[in-house]
Amino acid sequence: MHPIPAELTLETAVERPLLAVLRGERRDPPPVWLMRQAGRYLPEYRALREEKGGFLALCYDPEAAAEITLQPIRRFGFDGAILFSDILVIPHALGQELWFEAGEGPRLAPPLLDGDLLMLVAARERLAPIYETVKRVVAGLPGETTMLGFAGSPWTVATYMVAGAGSKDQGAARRLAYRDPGAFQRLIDVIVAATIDYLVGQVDAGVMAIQLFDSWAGSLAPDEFRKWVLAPNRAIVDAVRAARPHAAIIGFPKGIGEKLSVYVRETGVDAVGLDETIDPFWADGALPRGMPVQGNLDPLALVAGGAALESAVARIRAALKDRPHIFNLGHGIVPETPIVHVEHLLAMLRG
Ligand SMILES: Cc1c2[nH]c(c1CCC(=O)O)Cc1[nH]c(c(CCC(=O)O)c1C)Cc1[nH]c(c(CCC(=O)O)c1C)Cc1[nH]c(c(C)c1CCC(=O)O)C2
Repeated sequence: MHPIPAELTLETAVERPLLAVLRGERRDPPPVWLMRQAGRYLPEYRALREEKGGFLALCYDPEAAAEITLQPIRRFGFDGAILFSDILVIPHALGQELWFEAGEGPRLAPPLLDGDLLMLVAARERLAPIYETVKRVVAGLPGETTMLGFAGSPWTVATYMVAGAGSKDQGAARRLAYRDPGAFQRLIDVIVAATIDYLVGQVDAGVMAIQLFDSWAGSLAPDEFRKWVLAPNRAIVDAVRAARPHAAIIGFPKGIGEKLSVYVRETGVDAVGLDETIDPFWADGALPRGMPVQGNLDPLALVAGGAALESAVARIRAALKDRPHIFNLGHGIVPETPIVHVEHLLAMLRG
């Protein structure tokens, strides 16, 4: 674990269970938050999105984004509040245009199919409203709640920048990385630098811990995984930790299976998020003793509810009972999740 200023130590250990777990303490019941906890399963989110004219408009409206970040805290009392924003604000701040097609997902233009960075004109000022959102959330946050910031990991962000959209197999980015590794490395380096700045900015605005989302970390062959997942995440962890040592860093590399061990060792993250395909009993045996682990309820078990939900929760808690554990889903909550199932989950955890 890393040194933290004395004034923060006291505050975090006493008042914020999620931060305490990130520092290596065990808490029972485990602190809990859910990926995508502010979102379409909440009627109050859908109402505000309607009123403000869409998802991206919300991300850049500090008053609305702060309100949306706080909605699930008020409703459920989660231990962590995650900044309402998106990983694709980094490509936007690097000069790509960004919009969301209804029912389809993100679009970025121009696509960087040949890695041509000359097409980009940096637009870092696009990030300013996001720091303002963080400040507003922190001002309105209960004393026991941890403020979480985040960014996408460079590989995952690059897959969208290169293709100009989401894709099934991340083929466009994978092809570019093989065909022109120099150009692809330059793109990754640009994303790494922007992400470090952005995360330091989030910490300075008040976030207490950071999650790095690497949703497509599982799509790479071994050598490519080292170059485009391990090395860039390591660079971000090292630089953010050197600049702002008190902010804990959670890595969330989705879909990498048993490569989690090497991910944890080589990136130096403080804690690791498990996706729902990882057996938590395996993770407990494979990951360093005492390392905080987050996860990993299948979002569809939360949709199902009932006995399926109860046995899945019990299994995860049993597996991780001897190490610092933050309860979460293995991926984002899905829009059709019944709110009563979230309430039931919290009742189960908190007794
Ligand atoms: C790949 C990726 C994106 N965004 C993100 C990832 C990585 C994690 C993952 O794999 O889910 C991460 C993300 N997206 C969002 C957050 C906010 C924090 C949180 O609630 O966890 C975070 C951390 C809000 C969002 N990001 C998005 C929404 C839905 C917007 C809406 O329709 O209201 C939200 C609440 C939209 C989005 N944003 C992105 C896509 C592909 C989509 C469309 C698909 C979808 O709608 O789920 C890019």
